[in-house]
Amino acid sequence: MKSNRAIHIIAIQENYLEEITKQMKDVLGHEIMIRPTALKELRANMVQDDDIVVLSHHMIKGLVSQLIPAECPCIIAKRDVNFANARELINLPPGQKILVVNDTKTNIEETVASLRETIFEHEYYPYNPDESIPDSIDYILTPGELDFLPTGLIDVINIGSRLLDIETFYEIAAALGFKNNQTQIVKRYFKTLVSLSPEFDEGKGSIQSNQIKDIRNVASYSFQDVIAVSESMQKVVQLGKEFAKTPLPVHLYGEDGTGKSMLAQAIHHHSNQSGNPFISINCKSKSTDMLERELFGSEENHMISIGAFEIAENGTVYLEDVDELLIPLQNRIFRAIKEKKFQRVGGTKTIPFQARLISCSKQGLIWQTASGEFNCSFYEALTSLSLKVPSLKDRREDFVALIEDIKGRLKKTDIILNQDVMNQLLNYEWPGNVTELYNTITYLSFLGEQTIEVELLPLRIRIEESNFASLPQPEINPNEAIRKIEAHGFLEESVEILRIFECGKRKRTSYGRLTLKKHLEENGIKLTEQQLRMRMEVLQELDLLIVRQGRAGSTISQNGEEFLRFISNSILENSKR
Ligand SMILES: Nc1ncnc2c1ncn2[C@@H]1O[C@H](COP(=O)(O)OP(=O)(O)OP(=O)(O)O)[C@@H](O)[C@H]1O
Repeated sequence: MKSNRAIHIIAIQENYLEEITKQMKDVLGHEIMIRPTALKELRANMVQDDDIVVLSHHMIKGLVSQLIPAECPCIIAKRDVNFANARELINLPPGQKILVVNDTKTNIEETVASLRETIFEHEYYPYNPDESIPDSIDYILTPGELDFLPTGLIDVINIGSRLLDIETFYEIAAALGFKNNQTQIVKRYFKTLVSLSPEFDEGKGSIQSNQIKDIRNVASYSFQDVIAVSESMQKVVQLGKEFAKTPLPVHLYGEDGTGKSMLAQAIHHHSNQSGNPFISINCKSKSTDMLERELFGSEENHMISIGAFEIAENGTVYLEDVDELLIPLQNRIFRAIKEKKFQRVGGTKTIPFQARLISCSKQGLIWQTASGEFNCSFYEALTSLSLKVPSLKDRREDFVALIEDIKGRLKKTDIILNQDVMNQLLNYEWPGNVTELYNTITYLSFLGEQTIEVELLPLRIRIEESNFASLPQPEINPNEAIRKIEAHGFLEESVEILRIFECGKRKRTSYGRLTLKKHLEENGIKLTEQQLRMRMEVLQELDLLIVRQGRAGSTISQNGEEFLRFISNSILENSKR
């Protein structure tokens, strides 16, 4: 018999709410009332003390905590691939190279991790719309996110939306005190996997043919895509168009995320060779041997591998972070440019060098040339046409148009950033330039709120450097610490870790990793052992945490306490303005 208790499912996106409610009703609906509520509809007193709350994402825990009784068990829903849909994938011969496409970076990573764990016979590659697609991909796979697919010749396997995973149901069963009917829950769970599988055409399975052109080796951006409201960016676009008309090498330099790769593609697109391939090769963190093979190809043990210069033919080879190339490879590329020919590694056949080179670096190459790290003649050859791409903080006129462009790309044009938010964004320094802006808008759109208020902005943006001078300064430079933690992408989690340790210190307790993990999970932050260790190592390096092995447990340092105080004060200051 049903009791009056209820499971409240709270989610931001209504279509997701609908999907998980259906699954929850199929598994538990005859045991207990299931009440779906969109976050924006949630009011105080809707949830009773002995109800259970299931949240679609840990990020909304802070937003709902005022509206639900503190005693209520709060479970964070986790999603997994619906393996009942994966027949086509399982039936493929082992060793297929599969590009995984989903709506957000985190969802792509989660999907890849789950596939690698379960259907381990294939190789999976996470899709990044800003990077060229690895060679020899056999299929593209997506869990129902067809809007995000790149176009290409490759077949698409659609395995339908991801559903709640079995662990979420175990957690709910435990919270409800169901001890004896777990097998029944498992059986019903598997039934839902099948009943919630989309129907595909008979015989055709879930593999669908993708559209027209080969996505590998194609420049995706043209000058039309480049936002340039500021005078400095307009100049860059104007020069870029001029350069595109010549066959000469172009060197682009500017900070990370300023749009160098986008401009390289636009130049190729605008050139007479736009019908030929555009191939991007990153020169960073690769051995000379490996890069040489990537660029020139190889002929070894009767195996021929074609390199970028050969595949590009009359097209463009874009050398990213060219300043990382060591002298022997610089010399070899320079010789190929000069002689207009080269040979594959281990090969004897002479191959014509026809490709146009576009290269990029962060600071231009003149310093490396002066210090002897860069071959002067190669430098001259690469930089005959050279273009500085300005940092975002130096062209704030582009801001509004860039934000609109990003919202459009994310299909989130209805999100409103209020004036205070815009002011905060405009005042921020943007060390990661447009990439950082892109990531920030993606994060904000993911919150599911239509109007973004200042409190929702990531901490690093809310804490303004101009406030720093007026606040008591901790021994460590907080700005520096924030940047360093943020560079790893886990500032909010680190602050939460420090807060837990600070709480522990007040109770004169130190915590080991397991207890910390438990407390974090209670706050909706689920981390693997490895992730937790990494965050603690970074906090230790910055002297914010004293990490001890074994039973002694770890504690927050005095610097850590000051750092937390500083963050709270900064947020307070900002909220007063
Ligand atoms: N002017 C612009 N208009 C529209 N989008 C832009 C512009 N500049 C950069 N972007 C977008 O910002 C992101 C980063 O750009 P891109 O990868 O070209 O930068 P980058 O300088 O090559 O970065 P990195 O050196 O880190 O590889 C991309 O998503 C790109 O589309």
